[in-house]
Amino acid sequence: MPRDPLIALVGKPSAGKSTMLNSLTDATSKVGNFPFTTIDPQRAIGYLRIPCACTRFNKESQCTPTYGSCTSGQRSVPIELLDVAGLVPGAHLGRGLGNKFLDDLRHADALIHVVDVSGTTDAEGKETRGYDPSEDIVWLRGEIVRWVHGNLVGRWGGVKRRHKATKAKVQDTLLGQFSGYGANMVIINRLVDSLPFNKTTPLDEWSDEQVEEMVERFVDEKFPTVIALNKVDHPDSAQNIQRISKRYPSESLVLCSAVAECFLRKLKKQGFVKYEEGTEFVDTYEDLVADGDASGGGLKPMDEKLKNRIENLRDLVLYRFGSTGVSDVLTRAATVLGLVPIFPVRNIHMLTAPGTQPVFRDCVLVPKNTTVAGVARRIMGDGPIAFVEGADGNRVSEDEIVGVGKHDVLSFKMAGK
Ligand SMILES: Nc1nc2c(ncn2[C@@H]2O[C@H](COP(=O)(O)OP(=O)(O)OP(=O)(O)O)[C@@H](O)[C@H]2O)c(=O)[nH]1
Repeated sequence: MPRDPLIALVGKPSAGKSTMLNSLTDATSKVGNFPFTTIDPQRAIGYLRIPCACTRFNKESQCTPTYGSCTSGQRSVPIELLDVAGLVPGAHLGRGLGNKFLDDLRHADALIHVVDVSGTTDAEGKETRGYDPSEDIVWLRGEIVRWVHGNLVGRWGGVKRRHKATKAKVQDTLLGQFSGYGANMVIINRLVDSLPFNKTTPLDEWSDEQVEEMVERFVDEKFPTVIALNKVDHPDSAQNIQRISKRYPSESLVLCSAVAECFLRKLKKQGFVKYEEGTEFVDTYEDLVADGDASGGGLKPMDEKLKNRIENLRDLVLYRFGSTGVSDVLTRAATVLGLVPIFPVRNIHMLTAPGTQPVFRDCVLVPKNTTVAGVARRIMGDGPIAFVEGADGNRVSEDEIVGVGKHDVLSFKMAGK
């Protein structure tokens, strides 16, 4: 049965992975400023913000998610996150428990590389000034490539002989080698299609360089990566952001301040601010009183120190970047994965009937190019389906590909029920 998507947070020690995880979830992963605070990989549930199907049916007031939440058509859908402890250069050789950390990555579908863009920690996570964080982007990908390559080269002689003797297809041979990383035929087909030498050179004659190139392309296919430039609140960050933006495509970069998001969430919980996650809007008691609400919206007044911290945070992060960027990190990861939210419903006709019954209890995230049959398997396993209805009440073919706004509200009728 297809499993739920898993997004891993990777990066060197002290880049801010645990802080990011805390700000994406309500988990209390231990946060520290010394290397290897995170010893065991930690799974947690984050919340991906998506536009909910309820707005299309004017059902915002009846939308009742079993998991996550929906506010005015903005739905937070649970998604599994994995905090992979600090990777350091040489990890593929076992440095800093590197092999163990890399092994944790096997099941990740996408990576969020948390980069300390302030340049105040070196490649090992030790405090410094003026470090060039773009180096981290290069070496971390290199570690993953060398880890996969190292696992493959020792076996490559045998793989080639078997491939030739059994007249196997390239796709089947590569799937055999990469299924341990959770690769499926879709990924392998994309990989093989992207290899410029595949059409001209049989696999058993690939040169060492070609095998290396194949591994690089596999890593890019299997681990699409979002680069989260963290600590944008730090004064040294601006010059580094500029430098990195020139070298990397803007789609892969997200600017963020995990510490700012954690701080705002804490103040919100303590009743000091009204804060809408993913936005620049933070209201304090004083703001609301100044706006004419004598009760200050029921918020607690702040002392001078706290007021100054909020002002700084507005100047350095919220007004400059539009938000803390943390929820954009997850949205971008879902985009590189091409995740499609699907809303399975029991009774399609309830959506059009007037009433007060709860709707859209469930939402599942499936990869792009999933068929209606694939969604059914994901939700109900291999049981036989009698037919599937779409939002308009008409039957939908099991071969149809689902997409946002297209066959994303479905009702499955099982055979014999
Ligand atoms: N200025 C600033 N500091 C941050 C930010 N995010 C994290 N930090 C600080 O960076 C330090 C390291 O943060 P962690 O979240 O523990 O880092 P980590 O990557 O999980 O580290 P390991 O567990 O060693 O792998 C802590 O002192 C955090 O407070 C940020 O957005 N801005």
